[in-house]
Amino acid sequence: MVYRVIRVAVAGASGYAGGEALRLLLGHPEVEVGAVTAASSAGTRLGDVHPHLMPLAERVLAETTPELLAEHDAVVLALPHGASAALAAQLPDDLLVLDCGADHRLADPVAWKTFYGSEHAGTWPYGMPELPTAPFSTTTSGAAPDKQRAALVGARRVAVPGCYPTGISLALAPGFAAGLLEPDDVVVVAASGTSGAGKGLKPNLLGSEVMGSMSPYGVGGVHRHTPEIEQNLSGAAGEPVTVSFTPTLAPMPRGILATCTATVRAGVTAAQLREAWNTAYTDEPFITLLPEGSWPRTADVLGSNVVAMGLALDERVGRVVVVAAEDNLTKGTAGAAVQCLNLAFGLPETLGLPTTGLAP
Ligand SMILES: NC(=O)C1=CN([C@@H]2O[C@H](COP(=O)(O)OP(=O)(O)OC[C@H]3O[C@@H](n4cnc5c(N)ncnc54)[C@H](OP(=O)(O)O)[C@@H]3O)[C@@H](O)[C@H]2O)C=CC1
Ligand SMILES: CC(=O)N[C@@H](CCC(=O)OP(=O)(O)O)C(=O)O
Repeated sequence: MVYRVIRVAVAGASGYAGGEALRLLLGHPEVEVGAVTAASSAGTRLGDVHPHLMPLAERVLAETTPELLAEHDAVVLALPHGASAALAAQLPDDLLVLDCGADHRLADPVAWKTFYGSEHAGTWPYGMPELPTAPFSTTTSGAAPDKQRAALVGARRVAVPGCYPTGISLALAPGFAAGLLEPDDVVVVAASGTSGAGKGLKPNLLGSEVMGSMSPYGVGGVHRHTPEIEQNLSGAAGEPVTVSFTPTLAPMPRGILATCTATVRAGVTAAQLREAWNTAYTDEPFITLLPEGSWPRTADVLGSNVVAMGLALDERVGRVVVVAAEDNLTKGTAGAAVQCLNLAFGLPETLGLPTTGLAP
Protein backbone atom coordinates (compact mmCIF):
# COMPACT_ATOMS: atom_id res chain seq x y z
CA MET A 1 0.00 0.00 0.00
CA VAL A 2 1.24 3.53 -0.73
CA TYR A 3 0.73 6.22 1.89
CA ARG A 4 1.24 9.94 1.61
CA VAL A 5 3.87 11.65 3.74
CA ILE A 6 2.36 13.01 6.93
CA ARG A 7 3.85 16.25 8.24
CA VAL A 8 3.97 16.24 12.02
CA ALA A 9 4.90 19.16 14.29
CA VAL A 10 6.07 18.66 17.86
CA ALA A 11 5.27 21.37 20.41
CA GLY A 12 7.34 21.07 23.58
CA ALA A 13 10.13 19.60 21.47
CA SER A 14 12.82 20.62 23.97
CA GLY A 15 11.26 18.45 26.72
CA TYR A 16 11.59 14.76 27.43
CA ALA A 17 8.27 13.66 25.93
CA GLY A 18 8.78 15.91 22.89
CA GLY A 19 12.29 14.52 22.40
CA GLU A 20 11.01 10.96 22.53
CA ALA A 21 8.25 11.81 20.05
CA LEU A 22 10.89 13.15 17.67
CA ARG A 23 13.05 10.02 18.09
CA LEU A 24 10.11 7.83 17.10
CA LEU A 25 8.85 10.10 14.31
CA LEU A 26 12.34 10.14 12.75
CA GLY A 27 12.05 6.35 12.38
CA HIS A 28 8.50 6.42 11.01
CA PRO A 29 8.40 5.62 7.28
CA GLU A 30 5.38 7.79 6.47
CA VAL A 31 6.22 10.85 8.57
CA GLU A 32 8.18 14.01 7.87
CA VAL A 33 9.12 15.99 10.97
CA GLY A 34 7.77 19.53 10.59
CA ALA A 35 8.09 22.38 13.05
CA VAL A 36 9.77 21.80 16.40
CA THR A 37 8.61 24.36 18.95
CA ALA A 38 9.24 25.29 22.57
CA ALA A 39 8.84 28.16 25.05
CA SER A 40 11.88 29.43 26.99
CA SER A 41 14.29 27.56 24.69
CA ALA A 42 12.85 28.93 21.42
CA GLY A 43 15.75 30.06 19.21
CA THR A 44 18.02 27.25 20.44
CA ARG A 45 19.52 24.58 18.14
CA LEU A 46 17.76 21.27 18.75
CA GLY A 47 21.18 19.62 18.85
CA ASP A 48 21.97 21.64 21.96
CA VAL A 49 19.00 20.27 23.91
CA HIS A 50 18.71 16.78 22.40
CA PRO A 51 22.20 15.77 21.17
CA HIS A 52 20.91 12.21 20.58
CA LEU A 53 18.58 13.40 17.79
CA MET A 54 21.45 13.86 15.34
CA PRO A 55 19.46 14.13 12.08
CA LEU A 56 17.63 17.14 13.54
CA ALA A 57 20.66 18.76 15.22
CA GLU A 58 20.61 21.91 13.07
CA ARG A 59 16.89 22.55 13.41
CA VAL A 60 16.10 25.62 15.50
CA LEU A 61 13.31 25.53 18.09
CA ALA A 62 10.53 27.95 17.10
CA GLU A 63 8.01 29.79 19.25
CA THR A 64 4.86 27.73 19.81
CA THR A 65 2.05 29.42 17.87
CA PRO A 66 -1.26 28.00 16.61
CA GLU A 67 -0.57 29.45 13.16
CA LEU A 68 2.68 27.51 12.75
CA LEU A 69 1.22 24.25 14.08
CA ALA A 70 -1.84 24.56 11.81
CA GLU A 71 0.39 24.20 8.74
CA HIS A 72 0.78 20.46 9.48
CA ASP A 73 -1.27 17.27 9.20
CA ALA A 74 -0.73 16.40 12.86
CA VAL A 75 0.74 17.93 15.97
CA VAL A 76 2.07 16.29 19.12
CA LEU A 77 1.56 18.56 22.15
CA ALA A 78 4.18 17.69 24.78
CA LEU A 79 3.49 20.64 27.06
CA PRO A 80 2.66 21.05 30.73
CA HIS A 81 -1.03 20.43 31.43
CA GLY A 82 -3.03 23.61 31.09
CA ALA A 83 -0.79 24.92 28.30
CA SER A 84 -1.98 22.25 25.88
CA ALA A 85 -5.71 22.91 26.37
CA ALA A 86 -5.25 26.64 25.77
CA LEU A 87 -3.30 25.97 22.57
CA ALA A 88 -5.53 23.16 21.30
CA ALA A 89 -8.56 25.43 21.50
CA GLN A 90 -6.95 27.58 18.77
CA LEU A 91 -6.17 24.72 16.37
CA PRO A 92 -8.32 23.74 13.35
CA ASP A 93 -10.75 20.83 13.72
CA ASP A 94 -9.26 18.85 10.84
CA LEU A 95 -5.71 18.90 12.28
CA LEU A 96 -4.86 15.73 14.24
CA VAL A 97 -3.92 16.87 17.76
CA LEU A 98 -2.25 14.32 20.04
CA ASP A 99 -2.05 15.78 23.55
CA CYS A 100 0.54 14.10 25.78
CA GLY A 101 -0.65 16.22 28.69
CA ALA A 102 -3.54 15.42 31.00
CA ASP A 103 -5.99 18.17 29.99
CA HIS A 104 -8.47 16.04 28.04
CA ARG A 105 -8.15 12.60 29.64
CA LEU A 106 -10.82 12.68 32.34
CA ALA A 107 -14.54 12.51 31.62
CA ASP A 108 -15.57 13.74 35.06
CA PRO A 109 -15.14 17.52 35.57
CA VAL A 110 -15.43 17.08 39.35
CA ALA A 111 -12.54 14.60 39.43
CA TRP A 112 -10.54 16.99 37.26
CA LYS A 113 -11.16 19.94 39.59
CA THR A 114 -10.37 17.83 42.67
CA PHE A 115 -7.03 16.54 41.42
CA TYR A 116 -5.84 19.37 39.13
CA GLY A 117 -7.52 22.37 40.77
CA SER A 118 -8.44 24.14 37.53
CA GLU A 119 -11.45 24.20 35.19
CA HIS A 120 -11.98 21.09 33.07
CA ALA A 121 -11.09 21.65 29.41
CA GLY A 122 -13.26 18.82 28.03
CA THR A 123 -12.82 15.17 27.12
CA TRP A 124 -11.18 13.69 24.03
CA PRO A 125 -10.96 10.09 22.79
CA TYR A 126 -8.55 8.34 25.14
CA GLY A 127 -5.40 7.07 23.45
CA MET A 128 -5.10 3.56 24.85
CA PRO A 129 -6.15 1.27 21.95
CA GLU A 130 -5.77 -1.99 23.88
CA LEU A 131 -7.92 -0.98 26.86
CA PRO A 132 -10.98 -3.22 27.28
CA THR A 133 -13.99 -0.90 27.42
CA ALA A 134 -16.82 -3.28 28.18
CA PRO A 135 -17.32 -6.24 30.46
CA PHE A 136 -17.09 -9.61 28.75
CA SER A 137 -17.02 -13.21 29.85
CA THR A 138 -14.28 -15.60 28.83
CA THR A 139 -16.14 -18.40 30.55
CA THR A 140 -19.33 -17.99 28.56
CA SER A 141 -18.23 -16.59 25.19
CA GLY A 142 -14.43 -16.84 24.96
CA ALA A 143 -14.64 -13.61 22.93
CA ALA A 144 -12.16 -10.77 23.22
CA PRO A 145 -13.58 -7.64 24.87
CA ASP A 146 -14.48 -4.45 23.04
CA LYS A 147 -11.50 -2.11 23.08
CA GLN A 148 -10.87 1.61 23.13
CA ARG A 149 -9.26 1.29 19.65
CA ALA A 150 -12.56 1.87 17.84
CA ALA A 151 -12.77 5.44 19.18
CA LEU A 152 -9.32 6.28 17.78
CA VAL A 153 -9.74 5.22 14.15
CA GLY A 154 -10.12 8.45 12.19
CA ALA A 155 -10.00 10.62 15.35
CA ARG A 156 -8.68 14.20 15.11
CA ARG A 157 -8.24 14.78 18.85
CA VAL A 158 -6.52 12.24 21.11
CA ALA A 159 -5.84 12.46 24.85
CA VAL A 160 -2.65 10.45 25.24
CA PRO A 161 -2.72 8.57 28.58
CA GLY A 162 -0.55 9.31 31.59
CA CYS A 163 2.53 7.16 32.10
CA TYR A 164 1.41 5.38 35.30
CA PRO A 165 -2.18 4.82 34.10
CA THR A 166 -0.82 3.09 30.98
CA GLY A 167 0.89 0.14 32.67
CA ILE A 168 -1.50 -0.02 35.63
CA SER A 169 -4.75 0.09 33.64
CA LEU A 170 -3.54 -2.45 31.11
CA ALA A 171 -2.29 -4.68 33.94
CA LEU A 172 -5.68 -5.00 35.62
CA ALA A 173 -8.37 -4.25 33.02
CA PRO A 174 -8.74 -7.81 31.66
CA GLY A 175 -9.65 -9.09 35.13
CA PHE A 176 -12.31 -6.42 35.56
CA ALA A 177 -13.69 -6.87 32.06
CA ALA A 178 -14.05 -10.59 32.75
CA GLY A 179 -15.80 -9.99 36.07
CA LEU A 180 -13.12 -11.80 38.05
CA LEU A 181 -12.04 -9.02 40.44
CA GLU A 182 -13.67 -7.18 43.34
CA PRO A 183 -14.03 -3.46 42.49
CA ASP A 184 -13.15 -2.06 45.91
CA ASP A 185 -9.83 -3.65 46.87
CA VAL A 186 -7.20 -2.65 44.32
CA VAL A 187 -3.73 -1.73 45.59
CA VAL A 188 -0.97 -0.46 43.30
CA VAL A 189 2.59 0.53 44.14
CA ALA A 190 4.67 1.70 41.19
CA ALA A 191 8.24 2.90 40.74
CA SER A 192 9.11 5.43 38.04
CA GLY A 193 12.35 6.65 36.56
CA THR A 194 13.08 10.34 36.98
CA SER A 195 12.32 11.37 33.38
CA GLY A 196 8.65 10.91 34.33
CA ALA A 197 8.85 14.26 36.08
CA GLY A 198 10.04 16.18 33.02
CA LYS A 199 13.33 17.97 32.57
CA GLY A 200 12.73 20.90 34.91
CA LEU A 201 15.02 21.15 37.92
CA LYS A 202 13.21 20.05 41.07
CA PRO A 203 14.81 19.71 44.53
CA ASN A 204 13.86 16.04 44.90
CA LEU A 205 15.30 15.26 41.47
CA LEU A 206 18.83 16.52 41.98
CA GLY A 207 21.33 13.76 41.26
CA SER A 208 22.52 13.54 44.85
CA GLU A 209 18.91 13.16 46.08
CA VAL A 210 17.95 10.47 43.57
CA MET A 211 21.08 8.37 43.21
CA GLY A 212 21.16 5.23 45.33
CA SER A 213 17.77 5.87 46.94
CA MET A 214 14.08 5.24 46.34
CA SER A 215 11.40 7.56 47.71
CA PRO A 216 7.60 7.63 47.78
CA TYR A 217 5.61 10.70 46.78
CA GLY A 218 1.96 11.59 46.20
CA VAL A 219 1.08 9.22 49.06
CA GLY A 220 -2.44 8.88 50.48
CA GLY A 221 -4.63 8.84 47.37
CA VAL A 222 -3.63 12.31 46.18
CA HIS A 223 -1.63 11.55 43.02
CA ARG A 224 -3.42 13.00 39.98
CA HIS A 225 -3.22 9.74 38.06
CA THR A 226 -5.57 8.08 40.57
CA PRO A 227 -8.83 9.23 38.91
CA GLU A 228 -7.47 8.32 35.47
CA ILE A 229 -6.68 4.76 36.59
CA GLU A 230 -10.09 4.48 38.27
CA GLN A 231 -11.81 5.79 35.12
CA ASN A 232 -10.09 3.15 32.98
CA LEU A 233 -10.77 0.24 35.33
CA SER A 234 -14.37 1.32 35.91
CA GLY A 235 -14.89 1.39 32.14
CA ALA A 236 -13.58 -2.16 31.89
CA ALA A 237 -15.62 -3.38 34.86
CA GLY A 238 -18.90 -1.66 34.03
CA GLU A 239 -19.10 -0.50 37.67
CA PRO A 240 -17.10 1.95 39.82
CA VAL A 241 -13.64 0.71 40.75
CA THR A 242 -11.58 2.38 43.48
CA VAL A 243 -7.79 2.21 43.68
CA SER A 244 -5.14 2.83 46.33
CA PHE A 245 -2.18 4.10 44.31
CA THR A 246 1.29 4.93 45.67
CA PRO A 247 4.00 6.16 43.28
CA THR A 248 7.69 6.01 44.09
CA LEU A 249 10.74 7.52 42.46
CA ALA A 250 13.52 5.13 41.44
CA PRO A 251 17.17 5.98 40.66
CA MET A 252 16.96 5.34 36.92
CA PRO A 253 16.30 7.71 34.02
CA ARG A 254 13.46 5.78 32.37
CA GLY A 255 10.99 3.02 33.08
CA ILE A 256 8.03 2.18 35.30
CA LEU A 257 7.51 -1.03 37.24
CA ALA A 258 3.97 -1.27 38.62
CA THR A 259 2.94 -3.95 41.10
CA CYS A 260 -0.84 -4.17 40.91
CA THR A 261 -2.95 -6.39 43.15
CA ALA A 262 -6.69 -6.91 43.59
CA THR A 263 -8.95 -9.30 45.46
CA VAL A 264 -10.39 -12.00 43.20
CA ARG A 265 -14.05 -12.93 43.41
CA ALA A 266 -14.88 -16.10 45.35
CA GLY A 267 -13.95 -19.27 43.50
CA VAL A 268 -11.82 -17.63 40.78
CA THR A 269 -8.89 -19.85 39.78
CA ALA A 270 -5.43 -19.10 38.44
CA ALA A 271 -6.43 -20.75 35.14
CA GLN A 272 -9.45 -18.44 34.77
CA LEU A 273 -7.27 -15.41 35.40
CA ARG A 274 -4.67 -16.43 32.83
CA GLU A 275 -7.39 -17.19 30.27
CA ALA A 276 -8.92 -13.73 30.73
CA TRP A 277 -5.58 -11.95 30.23
CA ASN A 278 -4.69 -14.18 27.30
CA THR A 279 -8.01 -13.56 25.60
CA ALA A 280 -7.71 -9.80 26.05
CA TYR A 281 -4.14 -9.51 24.80
CA THR A 282 -3.27 -12.44 22.55
CA ASP A 283 -3.56 -10.29 19.38
CA GLU A 284 -2.07 -7.12 20.85
CA PRO A 285 1.33 -6.34 19.31
CA PHE A 286 2.35 -4.01 22.15
CA ILE A 287 1.34 -6.13 25.13
CA THR A 288 3.37 -9.11 26.25
CA LEU A 289 1.90 -11.46 28.84
CA LEU A 290 4.85 -13.43 30.15
CA PRO A 291 4.59 -17.17 30.85
CA GLU A 292 3.75 -18.35 34.35
CA GLY A 293 6.65 -17.74 36.72
CA SER A 294 8.25 -15.01 34.54
CA TRP A 295 8.32 -11.38 35.57
CA PRO A 296 9.14 -8.24 33.57
CA ARG A 297 12.08 -5.90 34.11
CA THR A 298 12.14 -2.27 33.06
CA ALA A 299 15.36 -2.83 31.07
CA ASP A 300 13.52 -5.23 28.76
CA VAL A 301 11.11 -2.54 27.52
CA LEU A 302 13.34 0.55 27.41
CA GLY A 303 12.79 2.42 24.17
CA SER A 304 10.07 -0.02 23.10
CA ASN A 305 6.34 0.57 22.82
CA VAL A 306 5.58 -2.56 24.81
CA VAL A 307 3.97 -3.13 28.19
CA ALA A 308 5.29 -6.44 29.51
CA MET A 309 3.47 -8.11 32.39
CA GLY A 310 3.58 -11.20 34.57
CA LEU A 311 0.60 -12.56 36.48
CA ALA A 312 0.04 -14.83 39.47
CA LEU A 313 -2.75 -15.72 41.89
CA ASP A 314 -1.67 -15.39 45.51
CA GLU A 315 -4.01 -18.13 46.70
CA ARG A 316 -3.18 -17.63 50.36
CA VAL A 317 -4.77 -14.15 50.40
CA GLY A 318 -7.03 -14.43 47.35
CA ARG A 319 -5.38 -11.66 45.34
CA VAL A 320 -4.23 -11.47 41.74
CA VAL A 321 -0.75 -9.94 41.41
CA VAL A 322 0.18 -8.38 38.09
CA VAL A 323 3.58 -6.75 37.64
CA ALA A 324 3.83 -4.52 34.57
CA ALA A 325 6.88 -2.83 33.05
CA GLU A 326 6.89 -0.03 30.48
CA ASP A 327 9.06 2.83 29.29
CA ASN A 328 7.31 5.95 30.59
CA LEU A 329 8.49 8.00 27.62
CA THR A 330 7.68 5.43 24.91
CA LYS A 331 4.47 3.43 25.54
CA GLY A 332 3.92 5.74 28.51
CA THR A 333 3.51 8.79 26.25
CA ALA A 334 5.27 9.41 22.90
CA GLY A 335 4.92 5.84 21.61
CA ALA A 336 1.23 5.84 22.44
CA ALA A 337 0.92 9.15 20.58
CA VAL A 338 2.49 7.64 17.45
CA GLN A 339 0.35 4.49 17.79
CA CYS A 340 -2.74 6.73 17.88
CA LEU A 341 -1.47 8.76 14.92
CA ASN A 342 -1.30 5.51 12.95
CA LEU A 343 -4.87 4.62 13.92
CA ALA A 344 -6.15 8.12 13.23
CA PHE A 345 -4.71 8.11 9.69
CA GLY A 346 -5.62 4.51 8.86
CA LEU A 347 -2.00 3.31 8.83
CA PRO A 348 -0.91 -0.05 10.25
CA GLU A 349 -0.99 0.50 14.00
CA THR A 350 2.58 -0.71 14.56
CA LEU A 351 4.26 1.47 11.90
CA GLY A 352 7.47 3.10 13.15
CA LEU A 353 7.15 1.68 16.65
CA PRO A 354 9.82 -0.53 18.25
CA THR A 355 8.78 -3.73 20.02
CA THR A 356 12.21 -4.60 21.38
CA GLY A 357 13.96 -3.09 24.39
CA LEU A 358 17.57 -2.12 25.01
CA ALA A 359 19.37 -4.71 27.09
CA PRO A 360 21.60 -5.15 29.00
N1 LIG B 1 7.89 12.65 31.05
C1 LIG B 1 7.05 11.63 30.98
O1 LIG B 1 7.42 10.45 31.21
C2 LIG B 1 5.63 11.87 30.60
C3 LIG B 1 5.14 13.12 30.34
N2 LIG B 1 3.80 13.29 30.02
C4 LIG B 1 3.27 14.62 29.77
O2 LIG B 1 3.88 15.20 28.63
C5 LIG B 1 3.94 16.62 28.80
C6 LIG B 1 5.41 17.05 28.65
O3 LIG B 1 6.14 16.43 29.68
P1 LIG B 1 7.73 16.42 29.72
O4 LIG B 1 8.29 16.32 28.38
O5 LIG B 1 8.09 15.42 30.73
O6 LIG B 1 8.03 17.89 30.30
P2 LIG B 1 9.35 18.78 30.13
O7 LIG B 1 9.35 19.69 31.27
O8 LIG B 1 10.52 17.91 29.91
O9 LIG B 1 9.08 19.61 28.78
C7 LIG B 1 8.06 20.57 28.71
C8 LIG B 1 8.06 21.20 27.33
O10 LIG B 1 6.99 22.13 27.24
C9 LIG B 1 7.49 23.41 26.83
N3 LIG B 1 6.64 24.43 27.43
C10 LIG B 1 6.50 24.74 28.74
N4 LIG B 1 5.54 25.68 28.89
C11 LIG B 1 5.09 25.97 27.66
C12 LIG B 1 4.11 26.87 27.16
N5 LIG B 1 3.38 27.65 27.96
N6 LIG B 1 3.91 26.92 25.81
C13 LIG B 1 4.63 26.15 24.98
N7 LIG B 1 5.57 25.28 25.41
C14 LIG B 1 5.79 25.19 26.72
C15 LIG B 1 8.91 23.43 27.31
O11 LIG B 1 9.65 24.38 26.54
P3 LIG B 1 11.01 25.09 27.08
O12 LIG B 1 11.96 24.00 27.42
O13 LIG B 1 11.45 25.90 25.93
O14 LIG B 1 10.61 25.90 28.27
C16 LIG B 1 9.33 21.99 27.02
O15 LIG B 1 9.61 21.82 25.66
C17 LIG B 1 3.37 16.93 30.19
O16 LIG B 1 2.02 17.26 30.10
C18 LIG B 1 3.56 15.61 30.91
O17 LIG B 1 2.70 15.47 31.98
C19 LIG B 1 2.97 12.22 29.92
C20 LIG B 1 3.40 10.96 30.18
C21 LIG B 1 4.76 10.68 30.54
C1 LIG C 1 8.31 10.48 38.25
C2 LIG C 1 7.23 11.52 38.11
O1 LIG C 1 7.28 12.56 38.72
N1 LIG C 1 6.23 11.24 37.26
C3 LIG C 1 5.14 12.14 37.01
C4 LIG C 1 4.15 11.55 36.00
C5 LIG C 1 4.24 12.19 34.65
C6 LIG C 1 2.98 12.14 33.83
O2 LIG C 1 2.58 11.19 33.20
O3 LIG C 1 2.25 13.24 33.96
P1 LIG C 1 0.92 13.74 33.24
O4 LIG C 1 -0.23 12.95 33.74
O5 LIG C 1 0.77 15.14 33.63
O6 LIG C 1 1.05 13.55 31.78
C7 LIG C 1 4.35 12.44 38.28
O7 LIG C 1 4.23 11.58 39.12
O8 LIG C 1 3.77 13.52 38.34
